[in-house]
Amino acid sequence: MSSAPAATTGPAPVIIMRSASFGYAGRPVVTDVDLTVRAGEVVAVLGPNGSGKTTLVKGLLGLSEHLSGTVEVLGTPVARLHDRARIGYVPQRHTLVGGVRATVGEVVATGLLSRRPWWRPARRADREAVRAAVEAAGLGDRLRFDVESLSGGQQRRVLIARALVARPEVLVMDEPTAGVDRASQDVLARVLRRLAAEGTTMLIVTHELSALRGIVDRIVEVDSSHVTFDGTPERYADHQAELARRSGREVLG
Ligand SMILES: Nc1ncnc2c1ncn2[C@@H]1O[C@H](COP(=O)(O)OP(=O)(O)OP(=O)(O)O)[C@@H](O)[C@H]1O
Repeated sequence: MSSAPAATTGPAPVIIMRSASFGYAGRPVVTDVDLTVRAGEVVAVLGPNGSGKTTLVKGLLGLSEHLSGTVEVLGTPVARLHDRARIGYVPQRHTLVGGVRATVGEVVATGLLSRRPWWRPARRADREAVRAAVEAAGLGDRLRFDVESLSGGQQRRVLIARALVARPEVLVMDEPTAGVDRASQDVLARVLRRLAAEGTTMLIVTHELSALRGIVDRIVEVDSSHVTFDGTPERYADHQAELARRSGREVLG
C-alpha cells in the first residue's frame, strides 16, 4: 500500500520572493523582500508615495531590475518565465487617450497578442474571449465604441479587460481605482470580487483600501524600501492604531 500523502499547507504558492531586491540601473529601490502569495489570495500592497510599491510589483513582470535574492512566479524563476500571458498587468495611471484611434474591442484584443501572432486572423474563440472580457469589465455595451469617447474610469476598465482576456493566472494591478469616477469604482469592485470568487490570484497596489473592502484578504505594506507589515486587514487596522498611539505618545512626550 502506498503511504499517505503529505499534509497540505494550503493552496500552492504562486509568488515566492526570498530576500529579494528590485530597482533601476543597478540602484536598489526596494530591498530584503520575503513574500509568499498562494493561489487565490487577493493581496493589497499599501504604503506612502515613493516607497517602492510599483517597483516591487514590476519585479514580478521583469519591468524593474531584479538585483538580489530569489523570485519565483508560477513555479519558475522570474527571468525564465517566458509565457507572460500567465500574468495579467494593469499599469499605473494609464488611460488610452491619444495616439492611434481604436475601439474597445480592438484594444482588448491586443491582450491576446502574446498568445496569438498579430498576422494570424482572430478566431471565433478569440472574438468570444474579447467579448467576455469586455462584458466582465462592465463595458458590454461599449465593445465597438472608440476608446477616446469613454471616461477615464471606463478606460481603466478597458485596460483591466485587456489584462483579463488571456485568462491570466495572476493579475497584477497598479492603482486600478485611482482617478476613477464613483460609478466605475463600483463596477471595478464588482469585477474584482467576481475574479476573487473565481480564484484568481491578485496583487493590487492601492491607496484606496476602502474601495476594495471585502475583496482583499491580505495586506502587505511597503515603507522606506521595506515590507513593514504583512497580515490580514483586521491585523492591519491594529497595526495602524498602534502606530497612531506611538506617534501620539511621541508628540506628547
Ligand atoms: N524607471 C525608473 N527609473 C529610476 N527610478 C525610478 C523609476 N521608477 C521609479 N523610480 C524611483 O523608485 C522610487 C520608488 O518608486 P515607486 O514608483 O516604486 O514607488 P510607489 O510606492 O509605487 O509610489 P507611488 O505611490 O507614488 O506610485 C522612487 O524614488 C522613484 O523615483
